[in-house]
Amino acid sequence: MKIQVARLVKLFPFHRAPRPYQVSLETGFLPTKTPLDRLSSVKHAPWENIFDQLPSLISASQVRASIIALPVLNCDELATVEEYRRAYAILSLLTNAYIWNGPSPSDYLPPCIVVPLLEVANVLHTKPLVTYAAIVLWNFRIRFHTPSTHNVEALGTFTGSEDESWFVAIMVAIETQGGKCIALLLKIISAKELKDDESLFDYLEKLHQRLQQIQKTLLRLYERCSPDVLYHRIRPYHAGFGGTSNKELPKRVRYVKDFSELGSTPCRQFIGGSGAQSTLLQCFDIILGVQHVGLLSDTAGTITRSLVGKGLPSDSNGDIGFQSRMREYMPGPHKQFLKKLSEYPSVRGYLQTRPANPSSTAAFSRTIASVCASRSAHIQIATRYIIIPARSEERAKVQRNGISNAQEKAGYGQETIMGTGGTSTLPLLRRMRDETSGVGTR
Ligand code: HEM
Ligand SMILES: N[C@@H](CC(=O)c1ccccc1NC=O)C(=O)O
Repeated sequence: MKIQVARLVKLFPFHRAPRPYQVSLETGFLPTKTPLDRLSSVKHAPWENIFDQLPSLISASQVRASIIALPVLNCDELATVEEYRRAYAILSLLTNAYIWNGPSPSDYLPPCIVVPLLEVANVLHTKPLVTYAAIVLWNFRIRFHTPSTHNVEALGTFTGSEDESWFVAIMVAIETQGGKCIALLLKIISAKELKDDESLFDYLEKLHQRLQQIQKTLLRLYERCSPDVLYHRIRPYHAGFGGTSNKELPKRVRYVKDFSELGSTPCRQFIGGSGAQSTLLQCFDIILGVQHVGLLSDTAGTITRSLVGKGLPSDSNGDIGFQSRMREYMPGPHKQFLKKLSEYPSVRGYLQTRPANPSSTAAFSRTIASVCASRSAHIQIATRYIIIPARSEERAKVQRNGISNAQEKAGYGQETIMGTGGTSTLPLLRRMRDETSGVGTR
């Protein structure tokens, strides 16, 4: 028996985006219409103009001087969710550019950014700086009609490089392929509810094939995105602020709404943009029943652990886990979608209630193996794009400056290389991979 779409829609009434989860059975977490490439109101033209010039302003170290000259504009003329998303993509990239473009990072943001940014982030229920949604979900265009990887390009970038556009195109391609899995995930839920094991195995097999495709797409990043460009020119602008992602960060940033209140403006801390903020990839863990022990590191590289329960935002100690923390940076409706998904028993949980059966074990194990293989591919990527360039940067510094006794004593070269999401990178990624490989049905 095949599950009908009408039944899925009853379970999750979201086939017509945007209500209520802004998830589509065709495009997944990507919007159903390609993102707006311009705000139509004349009033917001100054934002668009600066955004157009962002790469050249960055190269000339002119970002702050140009932004500070902007008028303080509100969002009154933004009428649709698409316009809010466009405004968010612009203002969040300008935010990270303002903070990081200069001889030293800025510890405040001016009112012309803060006033509208807080408003759009609030409407979209996300954070007021660069997130995965700003860089990927709401920041691409399709050049020609056929939506293949080579046809997708970024709308806004920090560098204007083909490497950065390709970085975005690869993630859009993954979201597109993954988007086609959403119906499959819902069919899996439905098959479990109907105790229709035959269909369940069939859907698991299809999911396995799609995950293999996603893994291949991930590795295509190498084709047009150079590790040097990503590490040295793009990545610094993905960083957050607040002490977890990089030692050179300002510890906090003041979001100044009015310069006359500068002294009393509270300081804010956020992690940077990360693929870990993709809703899609958390869906697979939830549906299958893969659980992670979150690992977050502080600047000193100390690893703190926190348990992430079955989609719960925090463990019994109120300690927030890695995936829960990343959810805070997703668009509000997508967060709600994950919450809803985790209300259903996972495939693993379901199979545990069924009589042991070699075909169910095989179907489940194959799917788990493909999630695990994607995580291994991602570890290769993180090694090539972060770990190797970071180590050669360290070596070059030592060659230039020598190494002092104090540095040697402090274990120079042994530091944890931090991810923009504030993690210890390789330990976290390996652990999440190993936690996946260990999942069985019994
Ligand atoms: C050059 C490309 C990439 C690099 C250097 C990279 C690096 C990282 C790092 C360092 C983390 C740890 C969390 C953090 O501190 O941010 C992470 C996590 C993660 N990244 Fe990436 N990433 C890249 C591309 C991607 C892509 C294309 C995707 C898929 C859309 C992705 C999905 C994830 C996910 C889901 C996590 C959470 C860990 C997990 O579920 O296993 N990343 N990434
Ligand atoms: N965590 C990565 C950055 C990263 O993965 C990322 C940053 C912004 C937008 C998307 C990202 N990742 C891939 O999906 C890093 O530490 O460089």
